Amino acid sequence: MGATKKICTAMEIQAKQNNTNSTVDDSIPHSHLSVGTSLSFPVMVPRLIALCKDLFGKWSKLDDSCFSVETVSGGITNLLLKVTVKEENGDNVSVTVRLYGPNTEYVINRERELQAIKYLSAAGFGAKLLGVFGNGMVQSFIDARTLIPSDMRNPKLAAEIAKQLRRFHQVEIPGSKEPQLWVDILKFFEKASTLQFEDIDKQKIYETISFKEIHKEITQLKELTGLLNAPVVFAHNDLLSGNLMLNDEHDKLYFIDFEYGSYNYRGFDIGNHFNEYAGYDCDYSLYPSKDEQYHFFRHYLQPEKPYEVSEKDLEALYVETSTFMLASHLYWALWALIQARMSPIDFDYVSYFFLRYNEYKKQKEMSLSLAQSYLSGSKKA
Ligand SMILES: Nc1ncnc2c1ncn2[C@@H]1O[C@H](COP(=O)(O)OP(=O)(O)OP(=O)(O)O)[C@@H](O)[C@H]1O
Repeated sequence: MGATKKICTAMEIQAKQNNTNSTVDDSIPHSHLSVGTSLSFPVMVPRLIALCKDLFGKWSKLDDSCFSVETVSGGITNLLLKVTVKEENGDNVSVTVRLYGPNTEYVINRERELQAIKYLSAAGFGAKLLGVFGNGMVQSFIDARTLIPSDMRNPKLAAEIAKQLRRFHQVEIPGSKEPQLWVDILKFFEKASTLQFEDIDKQKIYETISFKEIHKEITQLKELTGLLNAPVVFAHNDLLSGNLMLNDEHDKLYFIDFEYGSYNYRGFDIGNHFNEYAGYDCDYSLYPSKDEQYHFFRHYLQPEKPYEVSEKDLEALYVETSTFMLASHLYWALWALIQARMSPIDFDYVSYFFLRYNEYKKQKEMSLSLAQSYLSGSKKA
């Protein structure tokens, strides 16, 4: 990339990965400035430049012409921009500026996210946190391609994702270690079950949803997963292809976007990741086969000796993942209803609710009977 230099280079990241005692950097610059997501791009650009100058003293005296801004992604949650700065010595430095989407606080705990980013980035995960401001954050720009759904089932990549996920799950984040799954699902349920839509057609469709039935499903699944004794880890909770980046040249895989990260059941993180094999068209027939899952589990459980993992451990993780995969459908179904009411983004979230909830109902019998027969078998053993 010519003279372009990333603020946090791959070498720095590698050094951090190798240094298990790496410390958390608490000296992140803060700015009270905010940049509205609804501003037009030409109006937004000078504000982004002013923000970067406010956050980073070394850029404060540069002329505005040294900054160039482009949109990276208008994701379904945030707006992500790339700012490239020509520094005094002629080097180009790129950073990303993430502007939080309006109303995302209903589904995302920003304090929890910032706390996690500090520790995850110290452990070598994701982009480095460089600055925090009124409605977003600045991070290092990752020079890599974003995966597409079909990449995730490539055996070599699946093994690498599994191996990295194990490492991710080992990061320790200070604070409560209580799994958040049911806390979050119940919080989403409270909000999702009391919505009012201005759009009459949306309201009519919304009224066909039985929240009594959904509540019963939550209670039943919560009870069953409680019997599985599933390990609790710091989970990513949203490991879809768009949150995985790969630098092919250096063979380096990045996990990004820790907005939904929390202490949670490891089976949820894995089951949720498998649900994402369905891709943009939500084709759940693409859910990984048992063989593909076992391949993933081997590299997750014992990355150094994947073929020495016992059949018993594989089966246990298979049952755990299949059960929590159901919870992932409930979680994102309820999330979608909240988004349908709160998000300004033009996306058919109500249909997404039905997609996820119907898939939950379709998979329920098989996954629950698998868990029940496993539990009765392990009681006898
Ligand atoms: N630090 C980064 N460097 C380079 N590209 C990035 C970086 N962070 C994110 N991206 C790119 O932007 C895309 C969207 O990022 P991200 O998932 O963080 O946004 P989001 O608004 O949370 O999206 P969604 O809600 O759809 O998950 C990613 O898929 C990736 O292609």
